[in-house]
Amino acid sequence: MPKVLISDKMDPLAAQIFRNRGIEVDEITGKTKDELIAMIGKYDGLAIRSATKVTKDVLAAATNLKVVGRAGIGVDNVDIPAASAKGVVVMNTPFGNSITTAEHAIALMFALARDLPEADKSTQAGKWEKNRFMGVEVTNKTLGLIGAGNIGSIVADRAIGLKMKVAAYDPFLTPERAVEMGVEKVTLEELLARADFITLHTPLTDSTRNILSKENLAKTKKGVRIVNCARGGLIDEAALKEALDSGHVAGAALDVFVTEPATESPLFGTPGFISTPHLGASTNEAQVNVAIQVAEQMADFLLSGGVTNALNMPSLSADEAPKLKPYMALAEHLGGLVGQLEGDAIKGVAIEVEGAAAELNQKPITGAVLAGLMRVYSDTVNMVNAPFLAKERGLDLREVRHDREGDYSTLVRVTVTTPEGAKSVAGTLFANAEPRLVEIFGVKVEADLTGEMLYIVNVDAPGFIGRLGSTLGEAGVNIGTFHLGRRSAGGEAVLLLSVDTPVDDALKAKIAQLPGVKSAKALRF
Ligand SMILES: NC(=O)c1ccc[n+]([C@@H]2O[C@H](COP(=O)([O-])OP(=O)(O)OC[C@H]3O[C@@H](n4cnc5c(N)ncnc54)[C@H](O)[C@@H]3O)[C@@H](O)[C@H]2O)c1
Ligand SMILES: O=C(O)CC[C@@H](O)C(=O)O
Repeated sequence: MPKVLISDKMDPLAAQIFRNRGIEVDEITGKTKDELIAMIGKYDGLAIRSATKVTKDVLAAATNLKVVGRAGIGVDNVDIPAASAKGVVVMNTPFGNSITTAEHAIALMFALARDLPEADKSTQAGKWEKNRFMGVEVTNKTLGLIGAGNIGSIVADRAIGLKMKVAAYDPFLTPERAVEMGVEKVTLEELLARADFITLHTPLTDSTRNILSKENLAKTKKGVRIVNCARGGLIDEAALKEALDSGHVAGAALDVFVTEPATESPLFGTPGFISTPHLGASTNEAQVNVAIQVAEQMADFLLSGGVTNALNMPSLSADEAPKLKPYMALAEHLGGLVGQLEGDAIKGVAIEVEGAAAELNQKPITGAVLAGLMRVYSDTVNMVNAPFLAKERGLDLREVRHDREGDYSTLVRVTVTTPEGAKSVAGTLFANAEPRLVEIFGVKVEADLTGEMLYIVNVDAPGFIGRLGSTLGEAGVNIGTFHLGRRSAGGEAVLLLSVDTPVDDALKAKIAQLPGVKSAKALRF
């Protein structure tokens, strides 16, 4: 039974879903890094929010970990390259808290427009300072939206409902989508110059870090009000403090900070400054959504291999997973076969699907071929880390889908490029379920790739099979299955044998010396 650790505070529905689906679950929150390292080894899944930091060290200790599920959007607390290298899938729940966070941005915008926190404080202090607080309307004002993805587009929709004009800066926003959203697509310079309010909705990346830098803050309209409910680090906090002090920026509301928890900041106490402790996603509705989504996604993956919202591998729905499972086994075998036969000589891989295979999601098939191929180099390779390892080795990758049906109703072909030219192996499924090799380097052969095997290329001649059988028999190696193919009578033949015990180097050398043998190789599947 898989075991999951929930290491951050999460709606109880998450634990309930894991249990209902037959997954053992521990809810242990507030642990230090060392405590997490000490306990993580026994878990197959780790469900987190933003407090748990899934670092390289934590991953190194996570010997059984298969999936990290983030109940939320941002995954900057997860070392994704390290997780990928280790073959751990990282998933998030990209839509569960979007409305809630967009609403928080709008709430902060209104709070800034009418100075609500200060007005509240003053009123509750018995001051009744009616003349001190003079706000601004948002109607007809321009909202500059930096980042027009899930949350940005909801903020735009709400702002349009408030009769605001929305100007959006997002290099990935298409003109068509901008029209659909009812926003004006602008450059960052235009946005800075025109916006009365600016809200930020991008992830923190090299291109967005300090997007509101000192220089860019200086380009904003005097009296601008700024809201950041996305990530700390998008705004230069020191520069923002100066701009608030000088009055150039009339107000700023931060839900997120460069350092969190933000228990101290030069911004605290600055007139016009409002803050919340990373509350963007904190509503009952959002927390129920993300808890349900993360638990269902992780359970699907641990129980059936379904992959949803993974950041480091292609999606595979729980419906698709059973259909693709035998193909992935076939693909992994074909990858393993070429990997073991050609190894370092492989410079590129082409993966072709035809017939019924061409109607399926090809990405998992490709991932499985690469996993089989790269396993030659490491036992810990799986579909998550294989594409990264293949890229690291500089392998060229090509995926081809043929609509035609050939000799087989379904076929997967793997062709590797080597200094000796292109070499290809192909396989099909019998009864839609059983993987079979049907071609190896141009020779038709029908074989089940399983367990310990021996691959021999020899000159087709009478008496060879008897001699080979005796050699194996004398060494105490029992033959399980025997598959034969040849280019032509008397020409080159290939033999694929499954054997009950591994063939050691000495025996392999003996076989290689049998008359007519061109090469002999031990394989393992
Ligand atoms: N405060 C919170 O509690 C809270 C809650 C949820 C999400 N978030 C954060 O909000 C942010 C947005 O989330 P989302 O779901 O809308 O993400 P998203 O991926 O749907 O949208 C991000 C948008 O940013 C755009 N973008 C990327 N680089 C850009 C650049 N250099 N300049 C301008 N735009 C750029 C992308 O094209 C994309 O449209 C994320 O950082 C997320 O972690 C915070
Ligand atoms: O879990 C939270 O409270 C914050 C989530 C938010 O930052 C996110 O990126 O989804």
